Amino acid sequence: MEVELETSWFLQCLHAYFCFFLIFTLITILPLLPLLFSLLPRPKQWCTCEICHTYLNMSWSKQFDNLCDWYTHLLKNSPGNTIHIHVLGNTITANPDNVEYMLKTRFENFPKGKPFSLILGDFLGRGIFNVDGDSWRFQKKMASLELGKLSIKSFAFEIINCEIKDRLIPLLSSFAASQKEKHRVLDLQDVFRRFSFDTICRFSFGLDPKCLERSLPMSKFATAFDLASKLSAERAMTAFPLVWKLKRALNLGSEKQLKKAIKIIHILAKEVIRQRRKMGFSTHNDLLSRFMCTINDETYLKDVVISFLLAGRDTVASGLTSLFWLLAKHPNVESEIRREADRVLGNNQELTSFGEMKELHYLQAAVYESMRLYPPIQFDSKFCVDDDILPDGSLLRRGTRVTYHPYAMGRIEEIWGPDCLEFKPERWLKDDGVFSPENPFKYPVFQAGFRVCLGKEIALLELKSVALSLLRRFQIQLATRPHPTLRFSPGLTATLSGGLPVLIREREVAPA
Ligand code: HEM
Repeated sequence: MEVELETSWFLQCLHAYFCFFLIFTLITILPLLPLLFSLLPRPKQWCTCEICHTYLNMSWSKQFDNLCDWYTHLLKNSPGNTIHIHVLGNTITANPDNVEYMLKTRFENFPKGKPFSLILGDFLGRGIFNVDGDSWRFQKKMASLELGKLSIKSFAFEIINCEIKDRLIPLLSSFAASQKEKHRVLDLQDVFRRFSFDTICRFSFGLDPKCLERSLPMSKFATAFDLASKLSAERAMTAFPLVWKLKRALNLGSEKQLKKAIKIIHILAKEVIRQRRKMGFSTHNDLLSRFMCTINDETYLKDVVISFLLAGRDTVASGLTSLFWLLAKHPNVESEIRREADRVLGNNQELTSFGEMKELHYLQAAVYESMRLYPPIQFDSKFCVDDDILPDGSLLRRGTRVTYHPYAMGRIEEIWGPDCLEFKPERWLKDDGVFSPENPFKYPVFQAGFRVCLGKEIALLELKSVALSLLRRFQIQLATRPHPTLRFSPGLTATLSGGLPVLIREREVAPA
């Protein structure tokens, strides 16, 4: 009893003390509020022009589904297809001459730069995506040496095939076999994200997270990865960078979440390396084992692991998701892909060789065309080191962020002609039906110039193999009435908000 009384007396004192403290703090702080407001971080350049005003109060969202659609509208209607968002200190361009100038002609004047590496530094460390200069040159040399080898391409082909045959097709078949209609609805985006996560982990580290196994939940690693990617992208979009820096210093809100997600990723990435070391790496084919023969620094290896996951996971899933959305809306293209496959591969449903895939020109054209309209990386930014002038006459002050915008570029008539908004794989084919690539600065979906994507061939192989295997076996229909355009959620890679719900049926006349 005595103890209870003492405790309640103590709690009352504590309560009184806190009330006093709160009132005292409020009384002291109130007169200082105007001063505190004046110290709040402001955008780099305080600007009231119509574009900046529309950006800051987000009124663009009344007319456009996505920020990238608003930018496209502005870029289409501006001279030289270049705009300036002053409050972000960002010049955005959809002009191929400007893109070539940034990515090739004056490459040294347009690195990723310190502001970018600060934004993504916690997540990506010193990985290839986040560095310039010697560190980038070293990683690029190593990665391109390995990724250029025929042996690694065959290894990738083997993994992709295996994942399709042993997991993807059985999963879709089991959905198709469900009797009730509602059981046949599947979120294809989620399936592709699991597929590409398994594939890139097996390819890069020789380890299998089995995300596509129906009974298993998405791995902790993948979930933390999604969150870190989303929150890091939000850092890049803010007009008030000081806010996230303060939140990070005080470990508050989204920055606290980001820190937690990154911690999980780092622990798991180090575990991947530890396991690889334990299993022995000198005789293995995966990318990490190849890197481990040359690099001994644990943190560096961890950054390599994370960068390759980012490179190969969401991009491929995003490319597949928009391809299947477009195909569902264009049955004529789908039929043409099947006809070509029957002609080139006959009745054989198995993907037999890397070489055979190269003969499927229409399929390649469909994949390119879908990423022209829906590039997995919708925009990409660099920083201008010294004052410069872009070929269209835009003046750049040192320190300006310069962004090229593949999403907008795919919608510009001057680049692709009056039918630019149509999904037409034929635009990529010569008269004899052979695929003909375009100038990469008109189509910087894989970037272009010195920092062009190193996994391009592997990514195309993955996209084509999945498309071919699924289209020949299944009929895939959108489960909801298609909205005329896609809606994206914020992130480093284009992701559909709401996923891609589809209905799956086995095709009636499956080839023997
Ligand atoms: C459809 C799929 C893909 C697309 C659209 C794509 C696109 C891109 C883009 C736009 C960049 C430049 C990014 C930047 O400036 O930081 C890039 C860089 C890179 N990509 Fe990909 N990528 C894809 C798949 C892959 C895959 C599967 C791999 C690995 C197996 C990969 C490896 C890389 C690497 C290592 C770089 C860094 C190149 C450098 O900085 O020198 N990518 N990719």
